[in-house]
Amino acid sequence: MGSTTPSSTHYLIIGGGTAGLVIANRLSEDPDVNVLVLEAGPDRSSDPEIQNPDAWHALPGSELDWNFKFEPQIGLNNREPEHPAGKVLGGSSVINGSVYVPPSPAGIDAWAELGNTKWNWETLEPYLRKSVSVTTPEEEICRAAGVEVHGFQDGPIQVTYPVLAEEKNHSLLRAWEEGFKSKGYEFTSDILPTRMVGTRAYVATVDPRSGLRSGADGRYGAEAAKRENVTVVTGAMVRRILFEKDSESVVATGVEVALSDGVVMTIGATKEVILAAGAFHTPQLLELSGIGDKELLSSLGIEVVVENPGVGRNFQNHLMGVLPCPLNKVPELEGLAPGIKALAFVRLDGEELADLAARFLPDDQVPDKVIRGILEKPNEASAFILLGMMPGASVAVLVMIPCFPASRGNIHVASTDPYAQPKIDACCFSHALDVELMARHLQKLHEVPALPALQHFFQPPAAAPDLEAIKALLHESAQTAHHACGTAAMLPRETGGVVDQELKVYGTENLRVVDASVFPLLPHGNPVATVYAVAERAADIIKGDADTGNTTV
Ligand SMILES: Cc1cc2nc3c(=O)[nH]c(=O)nc-3n(C[C@H](O)[C@H](O)[C@H](O)COP(=O)(O)OP(=O)(O)OC[C@H]3O[C@@H](n4cnc5c(N)ncnc54)[C@H](O)[C@@H]3O)c2cc1C
Repeated sequence: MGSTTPSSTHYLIIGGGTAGLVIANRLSEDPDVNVLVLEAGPDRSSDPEIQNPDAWHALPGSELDWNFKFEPQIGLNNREPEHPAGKVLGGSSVINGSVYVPPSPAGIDAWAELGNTKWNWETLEPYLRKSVSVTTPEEEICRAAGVEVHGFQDGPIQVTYPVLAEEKNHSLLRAWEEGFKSKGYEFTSDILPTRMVGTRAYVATVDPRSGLRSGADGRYGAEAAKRENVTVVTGAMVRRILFEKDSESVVATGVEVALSDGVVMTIGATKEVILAAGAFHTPQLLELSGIGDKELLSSLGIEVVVENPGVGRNFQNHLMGVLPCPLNKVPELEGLAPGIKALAFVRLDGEELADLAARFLPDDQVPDKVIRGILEKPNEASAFILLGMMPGASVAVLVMIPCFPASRGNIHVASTDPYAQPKIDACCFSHALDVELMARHLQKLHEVPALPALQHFFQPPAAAPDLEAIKALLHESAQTAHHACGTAAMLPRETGGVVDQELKVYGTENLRVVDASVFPLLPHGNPVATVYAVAERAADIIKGDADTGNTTV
C-alpha cells in the first residue's frame, strides 16, 4: 500500500465504507490501475473491542458515528430520531448489528420495474454469492435444523449461524418454528430463499474462526491495502468534488480534501471519481459540489454544475414497532446469551392486503404501483419479525418491521459548510399506507407469545389494543431502523433519478455513486447484503467500461 497521499490517481474513491472498500478491492485487482481511498474516519480494523460483534450497541453515539439527527418528524409526534452512520474505515459495516438478510427477488425485480431494466434478481444474485462465504454449523445440527447452503464459498464477507451453532438455543428455536408453522409459516431452509414468507435461521456477518465481526474493513479492505497500487488515507474529509465543465461535458477532475494534519489539498483523478460516502453524505457532497436542485444551490451561492432536483430525494428507511414480552422462568432459557435469536417473515391476510393496496396504493402512481405489485404476490412478506433476548433473559422483545415502506423523505444541505449536518427529513408515516399496515402487523404481533408452542417460554400477553389505539401508539413510539438509502437513486432522470444504470451521475462523464444511496427501493430486510452485492456488480461495470474504453477521460 502506498504510504503518502498522492496528488493524482486513476480511481479516486470518496468514503472507505461498506461499498467503497468493495470497489477499492475489485478495481485494484488490475495491477495497472491506481486506486486511492479517502476515508474521513480512523482505521479500527485490528481493534478487538470494536470488532467484537456483541459490542455494537456501544458504537452508535461513539466517536465512530457521524451521529445524524432527523428534523422533527410530524408522523412521529415531532420526535427527532437519531440515525447512526459509521465514521470509520469500513463505514457502517463496522458499527452495524451484523444481521445478514439477502434481499427478496421481487424487491430487486422492482428495481427493473422502476425503469432500471438491467438490474433485476437475475443480474444481482451472482454478486450476492460473490460477496460472502457462508460457514454452517456441524452437519448434524444443519440436518436437524433443515438448513441448506449451496455455493457461497469464496466471498470476502464471512457469514455464520451463531444462534444455531449453540445447542442451548435449540429448544426456543424449535418452539419458534413450530409456533409459526401452526399459523401456516413454514421454515425456509436455504440462505437464498425462493419462498419469502416463513421462519428462517438467523445469520450474521461474523467470522467463524475468530468470532469477530466480518465487515468491509476485513478481507475486502485488508487485501486491497496490501496491494502496491492502493492507497488508503484515513482521517481524510472530502469537502467537494471538482469538475471541468464546457458546453459538451462535465468531467470530474478530482476532489478537495482536508487531511488529518489540517492540510487541505486537491487530488486529481484521471479515470473516475467514485462517490461512496453513504446515504447521508453522498447527496450532501453532490449538492456542495454543484449537482442538485438549481434553486436550492443558488440560494446558498453554490455554482450549479448539473441541475438535478432528484438529488437528496427518495430517502427511504424502515420503521420498527417493538413489543416487550416477559419470559417464564424455565430451564431452557437459562444461560441464553442476549441478542437476536430468530426471524420470521410474515404477511397480512391476502384480502386485507388487497384492500389496503386498493385504498392507499393508486395504480397510476410510482412507486406506489410497484410496491402494490410486490404486496400482491402471495410469496412476498409484508413485514418481518425479529426475536431478541435481553440481558438476563427475563424479558424478550419482538421487533416488527414492515418490509416496503411507501413514505419518502429527503436530505439537503442547509449551508455550504461540509462539516455541517445536512437537513434530514425522513417524512416518517407521511404515506398513509405505512401506519395502516404497521398497525395491523403490530396488532397481530400480540398473538405470537400466545401461540401454543411458545406459551412455555412467554408469559401470557396483554390483549392487543384496537387499531386506532395502536396507530396512536406508533406515532408516539415507532423507532427508526438504521437502513437509510435511496438519496441518489438509480432511476430514469425524468422520474427523479440521480444515476443511470451504470451508476454514473446524470450529466457527468466520469462520476459514479456506489453505496446505499443508489437503491431505487429499499430491500425487504436489513440492507447490508444488498450494499455488498451492488458494489460487487458496480466494480464489474466500471472494469467493463475501462476495458471497452467507455471511461471518457
Ligand atoms: C447502527 C447501525 C446498525 C445497522 N445494522 C444493520 C444490520 O444488522 N444488518 C444490515 O444489513 N444492515 C445494517 N445497517 C445498515 C448497513 O450497515 C448500511 O446500509 C451499509 O453499511 C451502508 O453502506 P454504504 O457503503 O452505503 O455506507 P457506509 O458504510 O456508511 O460508508 C460511507 C463511508 O463514507 C465515509 N465518508 C462520508 N463522508 C465522507 C467524506 N466527506 N469524506 C471522506 N469519507 C466520507 C464514512 O465515514 C463511511 O466510512 C446498520 C446501520 C447502522 C448505522
